[in-house]
Amino acid sequence: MSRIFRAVIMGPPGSGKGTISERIAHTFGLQHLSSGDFLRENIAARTEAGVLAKTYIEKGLLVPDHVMTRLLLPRLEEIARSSWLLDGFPRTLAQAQALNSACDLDVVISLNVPFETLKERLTHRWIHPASGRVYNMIFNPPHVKGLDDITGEPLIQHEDDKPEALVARLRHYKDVAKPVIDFYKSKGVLHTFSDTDTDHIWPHVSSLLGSKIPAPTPSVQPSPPH
Ligand SMILES: Nc1nc2c(ncn2[C@@H]2O[C@H](COP(=O)(O)OP(=O)(O)O)[C@@H](O)[C@H]2O)c(=O)[nH]1
Ligand SMILES: Nc1ncnc2c1ncn2[C@@H]1O[C@H](COP(=O)(O)OP(=O)(O)O)[C@@H](O)[C@H]1O
Repeated sequence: MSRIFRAVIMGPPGSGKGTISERIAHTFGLQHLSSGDFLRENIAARTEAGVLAKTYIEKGLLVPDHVMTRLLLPRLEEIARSSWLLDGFPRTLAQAQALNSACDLDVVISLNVPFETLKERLTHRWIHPASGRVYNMIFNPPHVKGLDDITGEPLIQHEDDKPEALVARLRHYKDVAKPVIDFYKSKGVLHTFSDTDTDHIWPHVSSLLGSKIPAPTPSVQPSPPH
């Protein structure tokens, strides 16, 4: 049996974590767990954690650490036998320390994208809530304006991508991310990628992971990114 591979992808809101994670999941067959998607599922299902999380997300604030770790760590236990990629967690030093007590990471990918680029991208981001598919009205628009390509259902904009919540979110991210980045740097697992374009970052991420991830078993055929 091949070795389990564990990776985290970090970066400010809009830095392309979701987009790159999807490519990684397709290319390398890792399970992709997005904290934002997981929170939205909990909000939709009106779980106790979901109801609580909603009040913070709407204000552009981070969900408290104890809520996040209590949600995410059991989920990681459930998928402990697969290789995975965590997207959006950990976001604070306390979360990174909690994760560190649960498992060792092979790679941490940090996306470094300029502030103006982030603002521009997020105000054009629309999603299909049922599947979590992400569109950008400029970078990757849907075939039909306002509708999901696969289901034809309407796309929506996240409350937290609207301008009021956005600036607070970006500012907050910077403050809390620095100690997390330093933590992973000191552990020797941090790889930082700086650019304004996901398509420029992706080949470097792909080649890094290609050099570290054991070849997939024949039953898991990688498909090309889209
Ligand atoms: N213009 C442009 N938009 C991008 C690029 N990469 C991703 N996006 C879009 O920017 C938005 C944020 O990307 P996403 O992957 O959701 O970022 P996350 O918040 O870090 O998970 C989405 O609408 C993406 O489709 C890029 O290189 N250029
Ligand atoms: N690890 C986390 N810790 C605290 N809050 C989180 C975490 N992950 C997600 N959130 C909350 O959920 C919101 C949406 O997360 P996400 O979909 O990852 O969007 P983005 O990357 O655009 O911020 C965040 O703005 C934050 O309020």
